[in-house]
Amino acid sequence: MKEIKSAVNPFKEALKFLPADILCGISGGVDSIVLLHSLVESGKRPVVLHFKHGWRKEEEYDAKLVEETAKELGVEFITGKSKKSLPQSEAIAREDRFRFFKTVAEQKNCFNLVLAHHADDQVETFLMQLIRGTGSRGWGMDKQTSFGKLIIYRPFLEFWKSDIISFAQKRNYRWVEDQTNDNALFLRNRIRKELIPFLENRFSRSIKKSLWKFCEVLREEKKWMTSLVQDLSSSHTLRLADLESAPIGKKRLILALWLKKRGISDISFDDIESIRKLIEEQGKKKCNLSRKAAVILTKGELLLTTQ
Ligand SMILES: Nc1ncnc2c1ncn2[C@@H]1O[C@H](COP(=O)(O)OP(=O)(O)OP(=O)(O)O)[C@@H](O)[C@H]1O
Repeated sequence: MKEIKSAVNPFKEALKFLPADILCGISGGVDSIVLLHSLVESGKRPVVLHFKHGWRKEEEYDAKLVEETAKELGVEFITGKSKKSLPQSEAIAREDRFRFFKTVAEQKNCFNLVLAHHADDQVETFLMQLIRGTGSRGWGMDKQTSFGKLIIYRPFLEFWKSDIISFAQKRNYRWVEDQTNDNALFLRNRIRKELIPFLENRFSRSIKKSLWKFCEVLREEKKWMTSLVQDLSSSHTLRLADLESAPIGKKRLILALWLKKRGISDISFDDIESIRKLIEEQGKKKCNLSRKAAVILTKGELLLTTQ
């Protein structure tokens, strides 16, 4: 975790490792505005991508501010717009945005994208995953991930939002406040505005730091464990011999990874447990999954069928 003490740009160091050719997603919010200034300050020439979701009346203003900032900094600006006009869920909005990012990446033949997710986003994502029961799928976000051909960088994950804001204030940067950040319909906003303050007031002032560290440890351990079972889960069918003597945690991980490689991601805990039962009891030959798919037990192997 980076502690920020001086007015010297503290973010430059974290941006050193980014490739020279890079796209950056800039909403106009304080985080991505600081990211944009810092990228340019560290000698990069990012292409600025801004997406209008079409559900807030202030969007034209946001787009104008991002465009003006890009112009002041002498970098290219590209904007896209959603075809939907009704308020969407956060997930649908993100899908639209990423479609736009991917289209521009293809056009520019540049597949590096940097986003301004920070430590508070990380803690909120972690709590969202806990609340939704997505289990160990991610334990927060990675500093670098692949999304198809796109490589996504998140160099701000080690910085707190409060530090980003105070830096932006010292530098007199212009940014926009997203009013939807207050909308209690979104789970993330309720976590930020209600759950985290409650935990801080009732339990520990440093709860965010503890959660950040906890999810950092879990995520890296999960990556390491996953690398250990990569080979076992790669083939079309899964050999029972590789599963039967394995501890429960390893079985679950192999099954989840195997299904993910066969196109079934975000498999539920209950589905994994049904497959485990199928293997252990070996009375039944088939178990239906909740995703229009089934796992069949056949001649010492598991086979996935989709309907
Ligand atoms: N409309 C958008 N256009 C381009 N990039 C975006 C847009 N919205 C978000 N991003 C990128 O995705 C990251 C995460 O999105 P999120 O919704 O958490 O950000 P935000 O709070 O709206 O904006 P900011 O992080 O700039 O304050 C942002 O930091 C930014 O890099």
